[in-house]
Amino acid sequence: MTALSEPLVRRAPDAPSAGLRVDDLHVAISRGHSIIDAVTGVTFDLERGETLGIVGESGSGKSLTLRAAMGALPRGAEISGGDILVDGDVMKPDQRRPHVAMIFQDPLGALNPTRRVGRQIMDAALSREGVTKKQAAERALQLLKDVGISDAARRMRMWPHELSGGLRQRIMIAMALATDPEVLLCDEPTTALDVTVQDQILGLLDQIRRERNVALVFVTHDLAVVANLCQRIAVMYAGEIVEVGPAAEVLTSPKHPYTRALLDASITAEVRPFRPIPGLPPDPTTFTDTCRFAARCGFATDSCRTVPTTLGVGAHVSNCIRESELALETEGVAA
Ligand SMILES: Nc1ncnc2c1ncn2[C@@H]1O[C@H](COP(=O)(O)OP(=O)(O)OP(=O)(O)O)[C@@H](O)[C@H]1O
Repeated sequence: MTALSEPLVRRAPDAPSAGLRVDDLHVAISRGHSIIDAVTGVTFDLERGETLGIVGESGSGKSLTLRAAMGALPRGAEISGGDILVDGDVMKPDQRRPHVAMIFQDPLGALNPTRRVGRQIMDAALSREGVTKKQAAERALQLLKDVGISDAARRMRMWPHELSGGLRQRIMIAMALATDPEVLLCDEPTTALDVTVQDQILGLLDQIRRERNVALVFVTHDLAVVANLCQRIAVMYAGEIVEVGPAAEVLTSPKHPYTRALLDASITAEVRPFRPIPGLPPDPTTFTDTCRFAARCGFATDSCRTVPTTLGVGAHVSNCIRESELALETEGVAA
């Protein structure tokens, strides 16, 4: 793997390090005539050089969280509470985030079909202040090489539909890099790709994190991906974070029954037998301030249906009110 080229615009050495903080985020969606909170009270922050994985079943609010952080919520969704802070500054909901870029699951939908891919990377480079057209063109060519695209000069002139899914995702990564981001938000960027290409893209993202000291947020429902890529994991269920902690700890000593269930339901689980999670996640219209997983949880007691939950503060925490009893049960099983 060759090293990435230098960024076009270097930040001043004394510039404050970019950081992203999502603070008590609520995202509301409109359904017919009603407005419902689909994301409730999500909080996390990120350090440079770190990868945070956000995992959870479909519909748990991962994409809305990430899009809210980017200022790119879809039509029908809006921030209804909480703050997004970049470099300590509170962002307006649709304000362009400095030093933050995002890549999506569907690069074809995210690319402009009427513009050659080289032009689109140039446009991204030109969005940086003080960059000339000539510099942007050279940068686009270099970035195509950086992201592992051979025959870069020819591919610069191609249209998005002429490229494979893997190449399109590399183009998206090149566009993100053209803005010299310090935080890169990745919304299931490899889900649509075959396994070999997926590994290559994950390797490239990890290289970007290491060599550029970029903070990565990686949204996925694939636990194998987070196990290999992330230092920290936040587990989302029904619009909220139910557990967050160092990846190795969350994966080996989960504190929330939902995380356990996700692990058991993972086809990559080596030790545990594969056990799909029974039932379905609740719809946002039925969200409560008590445990939202209780209806599907084998450990739930009456208290779980009456006592409100809160996510603790600390390196590895969950919002399960039976966390300590669960730990004792686990030790009992292990003994
Ligand atoms: N534009 C929208 N309009 C209305 N409802 C939406 C919109 N986007 C998402 N939702 C709803 O908000 C909830 C959270 O969706 P979100 O896409 O964030 O989940 P997710 O965890 O990213 O799921 P997936 O893994 O399938 O992408 C779901 O109930 C979904 O149906």
